[in-house]
Amino acid sequence: MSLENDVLLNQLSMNGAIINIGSIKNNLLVEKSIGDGKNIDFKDLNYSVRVSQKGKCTKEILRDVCGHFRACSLNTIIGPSGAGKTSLLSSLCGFKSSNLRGSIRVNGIQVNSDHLRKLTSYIPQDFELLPMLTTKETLYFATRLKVRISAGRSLGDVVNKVAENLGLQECLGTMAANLSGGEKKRLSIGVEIVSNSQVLILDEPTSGLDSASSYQVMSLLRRLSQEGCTIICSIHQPSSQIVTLIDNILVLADGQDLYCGPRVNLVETFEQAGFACPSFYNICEFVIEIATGQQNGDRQLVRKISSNFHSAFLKSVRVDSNDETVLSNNDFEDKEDEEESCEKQCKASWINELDVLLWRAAICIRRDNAMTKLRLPVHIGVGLLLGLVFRDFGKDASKTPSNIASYFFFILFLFFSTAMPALQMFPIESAVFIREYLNNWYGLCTYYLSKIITDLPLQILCPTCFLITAYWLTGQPLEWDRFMKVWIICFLISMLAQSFGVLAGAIFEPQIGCFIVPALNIPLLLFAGFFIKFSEMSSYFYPVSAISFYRYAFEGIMQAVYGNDRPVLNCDADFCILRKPKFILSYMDMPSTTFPIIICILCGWIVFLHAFIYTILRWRIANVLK
Ligand SMILES: Nc1ncnc2c1ncn2[C@@H]1O[C@H](COP(=O)(O)OP(=O)(O)OP(=O)(O)O)[C@@H](O)[C@H]1O
Repeated sequence: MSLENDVLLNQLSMNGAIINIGSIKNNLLVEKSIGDGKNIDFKDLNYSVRVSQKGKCTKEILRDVCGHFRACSLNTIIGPSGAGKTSLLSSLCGFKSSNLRGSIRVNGIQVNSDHLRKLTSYIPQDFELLPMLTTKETLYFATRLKVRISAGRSLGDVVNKVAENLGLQECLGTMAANLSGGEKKRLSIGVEIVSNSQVLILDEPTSGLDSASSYQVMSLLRRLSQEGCTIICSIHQPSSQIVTLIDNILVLADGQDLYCGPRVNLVETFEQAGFACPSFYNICEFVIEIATGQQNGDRQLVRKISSNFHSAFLKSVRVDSNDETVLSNNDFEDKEDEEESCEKQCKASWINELDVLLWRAAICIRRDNAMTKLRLPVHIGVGLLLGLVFRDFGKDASKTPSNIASYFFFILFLFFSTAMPALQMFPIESAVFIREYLNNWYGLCTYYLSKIITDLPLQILCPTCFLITAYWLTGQPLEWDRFMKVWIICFLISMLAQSFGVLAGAIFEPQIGCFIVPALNIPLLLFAGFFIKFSEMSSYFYPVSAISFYRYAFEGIMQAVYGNDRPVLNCDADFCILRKPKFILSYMDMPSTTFPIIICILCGWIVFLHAFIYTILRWRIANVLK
């Protein structure tokens, strides 16, 4: 275990941070889940998606699917690729709402997608973990975000106990990026079971794992189910050894349920319908052959026999099969209110969430090579390089044109050195955010606020280090107010670049973003007033120039350096045209606006980009929930 981990956990214990998670004896789950199982049944589930641009053509993915999953048992969905397993799992998590028809009930009470999202925890196939966090830190932050800290048990104990039960003690100090596939899967289960999830839904938890790791993961899920959690997972051709762990199986074929019932009755049911499973044959493989039409028999009869298991299930959990719920919806609301108030007590408060997110992001930023370890030295290095190339140009009127070019280089460097790392990093970060948000870890506002705050120190440090070096070496006027004005512009352009990169990362894949960011910036650069002056531009291009933040940043620096009645510059050559600062500004068609307006425009751009990012994140969440 790393020293850092120890410090992290000890610090919490010293602060008296104790977690109310019930006693984790030999069990993996929190106490609340035990004996509080959720029986789930669903009827006539239909889900379709639009496949043509105009939305006229739809594809039926789930067709009248009926089934049930027992509480405190390991339920699996099997079926050929494309049968609709992921779509069914997403529907049961409450992630599908707009194109989903049919009813889903929990303990006999009809629920909507919001209820389902609160009740379930979803572990997708491609579960993203923050690569810079160790196993211990990942579990620690999950516990702090998902469970209220109060009197009871030490947080370190809880994390250690969960890690022990998941068989992750050996890799507590290993970063998520370096974990094996099986360890990553177990960790992804761990972060969801630290709280009181009563229904755990997993999409192909064994995909990409060897048989030993697959068995380990499925055994873990079985233990979880025995301790009170309803486990539902999809699985591709499980081995015979894994099959013995499964309690109930739902077979999906071409978007329809073929069988839903106990695993032990599966062979017998199919046999009755004319599908005889050869001896020593893996029953799941056999069923998939039936689902893909490779075996002959009466599929309708299988469905009919299987419906008896459904009726037996409804009877056993006292649910009327005519859709009359034993409890009314009001009862559900009451129960939900009760659960919600408990949830409020158990879950971290808003301020605690922010605190945890800030702390977590700080660790990630500190360990990130591209964002931190490389970025700061690069800013200082480029500042030095600029200083060497444009040494004392600012003091010599004969070198004014080159000096002006160096300002433009300041802006260009600060923009691209900030925007590109943000573009690369944000897709991973946003995938983790969306998963955690959908599993009710924290809200979008809390996440967004933490992101702005954690990005700020580097936004201040990098341009400051760059500017101190470059400003001094290039011989700019050593006057406090001029330096501060240039610093403000550099800081704002750095903030703007960060937002621009994050926005591009939120919309595009990094590969496309790497092309889009420069492509969008070229016209803005071209009409910034450096390559072509405003008075020389055709009036068609005024609007592009008017929105170019480069133009305002460039003019801001020009005004800061040459404005405010600066005295005439020294001329080291025989004759210098650009000696008088006022003339230099008018030669560049400046001032076109005042310095405070420039600041307002740059701030306006930053606010606009943040609002845009926020909207995109909302839209991406809504898209998942469609
Ligand atoms: N948004 C979508 N637009 C178009 N088709 C879709 C969409 N989502 C799913 N499908 C289609 O629906 C079918 C079922 O998809 P789903 O991912 O649920 O299958 P699956 O059983 O989980 O497959 P696999 O085992 O290969 O992961 C597939 O044919 C898929 O192409």
